[in-house]
Amino acid sequence: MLKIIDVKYQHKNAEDMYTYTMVVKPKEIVAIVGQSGSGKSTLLDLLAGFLPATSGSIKLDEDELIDETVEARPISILFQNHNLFEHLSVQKNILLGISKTLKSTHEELKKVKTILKEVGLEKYEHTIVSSLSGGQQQRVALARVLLRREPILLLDEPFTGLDADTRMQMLDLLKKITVENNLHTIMITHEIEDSERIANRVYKVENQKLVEQ
Ligand SMILES: Nc1ncnc2c1ncn2[C@@H]1O[C@H](COP(=O)(O)OP(=O)(O)OP(=O)(O)O)[C@@H](O)[C@H]1O
Repeated sequence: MLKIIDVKYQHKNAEDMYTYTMVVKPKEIVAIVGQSGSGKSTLLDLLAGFLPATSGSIKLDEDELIDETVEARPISILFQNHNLFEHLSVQKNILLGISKTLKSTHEELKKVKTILKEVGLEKYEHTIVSSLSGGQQQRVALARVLLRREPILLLDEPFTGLDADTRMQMLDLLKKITVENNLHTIMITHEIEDSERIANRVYKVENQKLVEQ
């Protein structure tokens, strides 16, 4: 279980102090909603370790993460802008999630095949990313994130810009992956249908706090 308790942060030169408290169980998807500028990304940045919390606790089971470095936290992140290398193949993009040199072992190549199957891209292993559709590219980004099998998955408006059918497919895939891998998934979204479709709970950032909806 992921327990976020009284995690506090104040942006430099700003007056507001943000305080975040919530719990995410394994296999759960929690949606984060709220107006633009309300503090949704600040929450993900604190969880990932991009911003240093001034106090509070982020505990995954018995492990305290609040003082861990970005690299040491058991967290994967998927952004809307998925940072793929468009001129490289699907396989190479995914391998970059584990190795910077692209020299891969037989084991790693096998892992890539398994993950591509999981996200429904097994036929595209050697396809150049720029020739894939937006939805397929998001699947590649999801596969890369999944390669490390971190127990906490953070998504910042991951499927915005995809057509409605593709977005629904991606949401269902995210749900399946979260349940099958016992992930603790936190997703920022502007779309009420997204949270209604897959979220176990919805929190709104309001007055610098999380309010369960
Ligand atoms: N580096 C910073 N320095 C000062 N203030 C910041 C900084 N980053 C964010 N803020 C402020 O903190 C508040 C929360 O920002 P945050 O990015 O978390 O909002 P958000 O809910 O993710 O917004 P959006 O939906 O527009 O992405 C905003 O008022 C923003 O201006």
